[in-house]
Amino acid sequence: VTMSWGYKPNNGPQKWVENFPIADGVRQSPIDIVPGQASYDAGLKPLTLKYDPSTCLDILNNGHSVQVTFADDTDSSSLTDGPISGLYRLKQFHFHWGASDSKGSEHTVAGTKYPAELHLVHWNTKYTSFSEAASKPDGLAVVGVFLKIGGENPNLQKLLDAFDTIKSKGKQTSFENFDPSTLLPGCLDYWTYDGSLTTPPLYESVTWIVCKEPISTSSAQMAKFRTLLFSADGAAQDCMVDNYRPPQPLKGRTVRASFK
Ligand SMILES: NS(=O)(=O)c1c(F)c(F)c(S(=O)(=O)CCO)c(N[C@H](c2ccccc2)[C@@H](O)c2ccccc2)c1F
Ligand SMILES: [Zn+2]
Repeated sequence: VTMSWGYKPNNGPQKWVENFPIADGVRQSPIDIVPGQASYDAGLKPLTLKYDPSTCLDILNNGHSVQVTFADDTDSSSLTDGPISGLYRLKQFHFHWGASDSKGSEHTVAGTKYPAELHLVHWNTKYTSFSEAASKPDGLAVVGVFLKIGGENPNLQKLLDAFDTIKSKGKQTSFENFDPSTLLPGCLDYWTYDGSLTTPPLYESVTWIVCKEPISTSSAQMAKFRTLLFSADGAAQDCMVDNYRPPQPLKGRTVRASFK
């Protein structure tokens, strides 16, 4: 039986190239961001993120991460400005995290790993749909936010409270009126570079926008992420942890900073 991709030694990031050769491409993600090597670009605009909580639809354990999906049939939840031109619509957000607080983020900052990373996935409305945009070089824009261990995050807690009903792969439940801007840091300074999806199909279609400032989470809240399962109901319980791809070669790319 063919294994689908995952994060284990036999189907994880080191093996993805076998079915997805783009894994060795020229603009793969994530990367290690080295602040001292990023170039400040005064032409970069501040991010404009306008999210409408009424577009929030549901929360799903998709067997790789926990994702919250949004209605994207209008411009109600959008990303404009920043490094991009035009308007990108929010489609979903999800997380990556580790088996312990010492790892879990996909991007690293001068080698530092955070315990988790939030990704808000947006698609370019110059294309007719998410799936058309997903494989275009300017098709997607993902805003990344690091989570660091600090005080308990009450906004994150709203998500965690839904986890018991979506413990195993394929479980989904309605999740309404959640405002993703409550998960953004106060300061929206960012690094940006041209990259890819960090999971198969690994399309090189993402403008990455990684916030410099992390948001807080508590160790107890991180433990809640680790109660989710990669496995479906009835299968051997396989904890959903370490669902992150390690940093990939920069291959000559420039990382720009929106701040000095
Ligand atoms: N880090 S990342 O932002 O690159 C990333 C992930 F790391 C990631 F785990 C996911 S996922 O949906 O949770 C499982 C993989 O499909 C997606 N989900 C993608 C997606 C699906 C539906 C709507 C928006 C985003 C991904 O599944 C995808 C993208 C493009 C074409 C097919 C699938 C994703 F975009
Ligand atoms: Zn992601």
